[in-house]
Amino acid sequence: MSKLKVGLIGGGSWGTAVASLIAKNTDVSLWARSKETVTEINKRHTNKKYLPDAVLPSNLVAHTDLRAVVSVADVLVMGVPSNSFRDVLKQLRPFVRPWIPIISLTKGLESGTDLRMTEVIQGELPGHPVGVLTGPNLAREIMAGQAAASVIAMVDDIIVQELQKIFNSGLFRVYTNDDVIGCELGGVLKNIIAIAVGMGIGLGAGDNTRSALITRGLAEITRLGVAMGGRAETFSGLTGMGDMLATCISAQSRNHHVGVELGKGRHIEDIINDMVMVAEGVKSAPTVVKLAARYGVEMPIAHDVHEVIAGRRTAEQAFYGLLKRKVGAEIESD
Ligand SMILES: NC(=O)C1=CN([C@@H]2O[C@H](COP(=O)(O)OP(=O)(O)OC[C@H]3O[C@@H](n4cnc5c(N)ncnc54)[C@H](O)[C@@H]3O)[C@@H](O)[C@H]2O)C=CC1
Ligand SMILES: O=C(CO)COP(=O)(O)O
Repeated sequence: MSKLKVGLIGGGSWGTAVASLIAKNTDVSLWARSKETVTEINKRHTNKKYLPDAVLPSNLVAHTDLRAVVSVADVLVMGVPSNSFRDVLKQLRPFVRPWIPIISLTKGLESGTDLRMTEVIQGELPGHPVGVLTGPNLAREIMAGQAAASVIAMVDDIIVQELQKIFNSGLFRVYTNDDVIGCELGGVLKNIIAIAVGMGIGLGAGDNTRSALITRGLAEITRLGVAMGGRAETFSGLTGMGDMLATCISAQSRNHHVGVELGKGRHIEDIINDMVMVAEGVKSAPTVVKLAARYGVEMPIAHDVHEVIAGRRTAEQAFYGLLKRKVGAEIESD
């Protein structure tokens, strides 16, 4: 059987890292809008802006021509941030072959519609099988050759097993899961908790505080995730607790970094202006707070992160406000 051809859309840190993983197993072409990035990947096998220390596989080929990548792809993998996701889908739609699976790497929600990225794909390209690759996967560590685990989530159990083979390799263990909603929301919602934990670090909080925030954070993202149709047990797995831990404890996490800087008293615009890469939690915080209200779910940590990002409270006020909240039972009964 001939090898599957994968088209990877997005030449940032995670798109490039995932393309490099796929290149171990099958043919992959990466589309990036920047000519400089494409030339650098093809000529020097690096992408220094996003992965400064990494050497990319020599069989990873990049293009600026979207049609060249999409029109031959048996599988499409979307690695652009949520705020350009639909726009890029619209651009590539005319070239997509019928019924090919489309996998999202993106950990954000669409502002305005509040949709998950797999829902955006289903809207723009109805009929294609959709899924997500998500888990505790900091791009730089994976490119440094560190072991990691991830999850490919799709409803169709035959397609998911075929796709598992294109992502899985020695040090990158890829499990399957059929809870697309739970897995996808875990990746989105943990970003906001990572901002909260970072805020605590920036304010000088200790490890007990960090642990409390992570654990209570998990409780609140699970509440929303279950209300939106995910399974509770998904949130204690790699795509929930696993990704929360990686993102909340790592200085490599961009969301954690935003939180630390907010905790030091800096303004959100200044922090974002100094960053080359995306921190999805900043954009999804208002959407998550809106969803929590719609589903009648209490999310005090997300609420306070949103207040700080919106400039209505300082990180210090929010942090100590959280501690002043009424304490209830740890585990709520229905
Ligand atoms: N970096 C990481 O460790 C991980 C990132 N993710 C998720 O992957 C998604 C992408 O993140 P990163 O690659 O890290 O972001 P990044 O900030 O490193 O790169 C984003 C890339 O998207 C491109 N882009 C932005 N708007 C575009 C547009 N309109 N058209 C074409 N290209 C566009 C940028 O040029 C850049 O190449 C995010 O949702 C993130 O949460 C998920 C797991 C790990
Ligand atoms: O999702 C990630 C790790 O799993 C990356 O997190 P950041 O976007 O915060 O860097």
